[in-house]
Amino acid sequence: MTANDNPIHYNAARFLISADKLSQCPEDSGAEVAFAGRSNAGKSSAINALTNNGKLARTSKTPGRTQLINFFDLNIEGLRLVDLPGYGYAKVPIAMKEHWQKHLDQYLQQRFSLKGVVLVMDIRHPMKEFDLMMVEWCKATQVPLHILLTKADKLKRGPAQSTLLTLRKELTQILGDKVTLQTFSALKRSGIDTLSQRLDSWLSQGISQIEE
Ligand SMILES: Nc1nc2c(ncn2[C@@H]2O[C@H](COP(=O)(O)OP(=O)(O)OP(=O)(O)O)[C@@H](O)[C@H]2O)c(=O)[nH]1
Ligand SMILES: [Mg+2]
Repeated sequence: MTANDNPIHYNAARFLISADKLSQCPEDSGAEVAFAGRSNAGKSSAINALTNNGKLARTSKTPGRTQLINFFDLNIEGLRLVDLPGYGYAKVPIAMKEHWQKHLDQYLQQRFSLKGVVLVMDIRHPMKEFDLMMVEWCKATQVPLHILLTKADKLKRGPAQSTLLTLRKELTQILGDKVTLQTFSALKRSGIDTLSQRLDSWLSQGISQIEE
C-alpha cells in the first residue's frame, strides 16, 4: 500500500474521551493501538508527532501529566489511538498509583479491540522494570508489540543505532518476530513513517471487521 492510498489518516485524529476506569472507555469494538511507557518517556509527544498535531495529547516537562486513559478517534469509524497514563512516577501518591495500576491492568487484560501496544522508551534509559513487565505481558497475551526508542535526538547516530541493535537481539530472544523496534524523535520528527506503517498493519484489522 503506498502512502497515497492509505485510508487511515493520522492527522485527522480528534480527542474522543478520557477514561478513569474500564467502564468509561468507548465501546470495545473496532481496533485501537495503545501507547504505553514510563512517565515522561514521550508517549504524548509521539502521538502528537504521528498526528502532526502539537495540541492533541497534553505533554509536559512534569512527569505524570497523563493521568487518564485518553482516546483519540481517527478518520475511519472504530479506529482509535490510546494514550495511557505514564507508569512509575515516584512522586504520585500511593493511592493514585494503585488506582492507575489496577485500571491500566484491567484495560490491558480485557480490551478486545486492543490490536497492538507501542511501548515508548527514552533511548537513553531503555528496559526499566515497567518496560520488562510490558514485554512479558505482551508475550503472555500475544498482543503484538512495537518499541519506540524515542528522544533519539539526544544521542549521536552511532550510539542510537547500537542501542537499537542490542535491544533488538534481547527482545527477539523473548518475543521472536512478534516484536519490532525503531528509533524515533518527536522533536526532529524522525521515524514517523516507520511508526505509521506498523500502526496501519494493526488498525487495518479493524477496517475489515467493520466492513464485514
Ligand atoms: N528532546 C526530545 N524531547 C522529547 C521528545 N519527546 C518528548 N520529549 C520531552 O519529554 C518530556 C515528556 O514528554 P511527554 O510526551 O509529555 O511524555 P509522556 O510519556 O506522555 O509523559 P506522562 O504523560 O507524564 O506519562 C517533555 O518535556 C517533552 O518535550 C523527543 O523526541 N526529543
Ligand atoms: Mg503523556
